[in-house]
Amino acid sequence: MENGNRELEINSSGPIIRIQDVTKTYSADKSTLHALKNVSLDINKGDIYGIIGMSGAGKSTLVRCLNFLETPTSGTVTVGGKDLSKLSEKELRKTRMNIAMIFQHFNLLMQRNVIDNICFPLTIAGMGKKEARKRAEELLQIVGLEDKAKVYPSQLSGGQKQRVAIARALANNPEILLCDEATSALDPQTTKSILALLKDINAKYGITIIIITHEMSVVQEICSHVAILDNGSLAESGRVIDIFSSPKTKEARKLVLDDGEKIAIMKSRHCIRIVFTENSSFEPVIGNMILEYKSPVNILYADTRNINGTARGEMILQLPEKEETAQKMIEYLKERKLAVEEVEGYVD
Ligand SMILES: Nc1ncnc2c1ncn2[C@@H]1O[C@H](COP(=O)(O)OP(=O)(O)OP(=O)(O)O)[C@@H](O)[C@H]1O
Repeated sequence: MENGNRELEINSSGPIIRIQDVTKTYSADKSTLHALKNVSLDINKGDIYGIIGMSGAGKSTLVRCLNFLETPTSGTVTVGGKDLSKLSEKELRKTRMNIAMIFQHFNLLMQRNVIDNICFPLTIAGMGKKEARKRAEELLQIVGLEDKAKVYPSQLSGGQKQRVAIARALANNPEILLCDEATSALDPQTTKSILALLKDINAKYGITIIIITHEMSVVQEICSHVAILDNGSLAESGRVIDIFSSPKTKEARKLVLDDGEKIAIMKSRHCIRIVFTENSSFEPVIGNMILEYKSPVNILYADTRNINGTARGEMILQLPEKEETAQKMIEYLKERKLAVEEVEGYVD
């Protein structure tokens, strides 16, 4: 993909986005609502960064603060080394062109066909009609919709509409793509194909992608990093693999273990969750442990999850009632470099 947006290119050796101590409050009647409370986050170039949290956690507010559609009440947002609060309107517009967005409901122009939807941001940016059309055709190829140029959005499926929205978002060669619940209106199969397309775009063009979602499965499928927002505060952030293997906060545990069945069975005593971070199998370790301590364990849950393309095993065990044996077993598993986490506390 040719870079037609070179003068907007972000040059910085630090993180592409730095959010420092950002607070956003809204005043309504006599009360003040804290939508974001002292949130700090670094996003590096090329990351696929998930921002996850329950409804009302502050995800959309954070995203709007990222491109200054909302001005933070306090704190700073730096994009490519530039403090957004210090930019003139013109400079801010330029920076915003480098941060494209896609949405849950696609936001396509319904009276224009697919190719005209994609040409729209190009002609707005001053590109000639012929050149814009050529570029739009190139973008349609990238998203796999070469044959839909003349079709109107109403004739497309949800997944196809999101592909058009992605093509339009990429038109001016942004370095950052914000996806606000971009797969929330799609079925699981279509979600997978859109996430695969985003991953491909990230790998091929080095575009930094920020994904706002309430679904851990989306984060697991595609993100390299994740930030967990809870009630306006940052509960935890880091590599997806680390947070999945060893969630430290109650909010992270809730998202990682978010499964009614699992939560119900975890009400039993002496339950542990173990995660295999190597390409090995559970069975020999568990079998040998049972032989060593001559005491059976219950396997309450076992699964393999795909974390960002790598298979990770997860198992929930109920250990023997006898405290001493249970503790010895936990030590045994830890010595074998398994991530072990007691899950009893979580349901209390
Ligand atoms: N313009 C506004 N005026 C007043 N309150 C607002 C405004 N925008 C957001 N809020 C409040 O800020 C809090 C965070 O909202 P936000 O939309 O950022 O959450 P969210 O995590 O994106 O939720 P959802 O997943 O439901 O979209 C909510 O309590 C919301 O009601």
